[in-house]
Amino acid sequence: MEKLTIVKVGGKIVEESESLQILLNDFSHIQGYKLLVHGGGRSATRIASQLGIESKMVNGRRITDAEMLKVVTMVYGGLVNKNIVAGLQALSVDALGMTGADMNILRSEKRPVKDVDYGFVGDVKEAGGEALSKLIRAGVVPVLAPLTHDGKGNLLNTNADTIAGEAAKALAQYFDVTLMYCFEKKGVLRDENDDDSVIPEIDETLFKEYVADGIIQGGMIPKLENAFAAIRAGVKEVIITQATEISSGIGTRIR
Ligand SMILES: Nc1ncnc2c1ncn2[C@@H]1O[C@H](COP(=O)(O)OP(=O)(O)O)[C@@H](O)[C@H]1O
Ligand SMILES: CC(=O)N[C@@H](CCC(=O)OP(=O)(O)O)C(=O)O
Repeated sequence: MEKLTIVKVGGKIVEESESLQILLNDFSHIQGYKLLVHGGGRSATRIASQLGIESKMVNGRRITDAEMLKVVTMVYGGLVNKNIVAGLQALSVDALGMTGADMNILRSEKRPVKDVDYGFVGDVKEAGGEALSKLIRAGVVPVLAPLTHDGKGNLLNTNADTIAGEAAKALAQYFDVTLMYCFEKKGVLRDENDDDSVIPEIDETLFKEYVADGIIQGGMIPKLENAFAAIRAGVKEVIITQATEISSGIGTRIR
């Protein structure tokens, strides 16, 4: 099978134009088929606050009421997505910005209310691997925003790490997929404040130990859960790395 590289870029990197430009430039140099997934949680928090709307996160997920859904739709589907598309087009990458509603790529269900009411947050139920694979083979580079739809006309907010994991799983039938989660640190660290403490390889047993010890916490937990789910579903390789290292492949590998 042919190789497909999926890069997910989040928070701090997309918020700062300089780091985003470096990432887009490195991404443009990836050979072969590729797809980019972006987050933008920090941009949504900033713009919501400018509009007088407070952000609330629980277990790494945004509580998304009707007003916040409008903000994330504008920020992820508009501002962040289209800036990335324009940046990639300037680098001669034929990018196409999409939400999960476009071509029915990612259909989700509103997360049921249990202990927490997350509001308009969607859990992915179906991913359109075939439609995406056709676009990719036609030479298009999809740029996915962290928005899904429920098939009944409603957009839902979905964590970008999950979008990347679900897209990777759906595309694993069609390509040898490498999934790279890029962020501001060099990988999964033994000590969050020491960039030289990168854990080169991690499996689920080690992951559970590190979570129990408090070494892995916060946003890194859902990121790794998505990474293990992707490997179990046939994704060839998952790497967690610094945004500046996508060409070197240095970082933490998932086993
Ligand atoms: N062991 C760890 N190694 C690296 N980062 C960790 C670790 N444990 C927790 N983190 C935190 O996880 C964050 C990454 O998750 P998140 O903010 O969701 O990513 P993103 O930047 O992709 O949106 C890092 O900024 C860091 O603060
Ligand atoms: C439901 C949920 O939490 N959605 C995320 C989507 C954006 C995201 O994941 O952005 P990063 O990758 O930059 O963190 C949010 O609104 O923050």
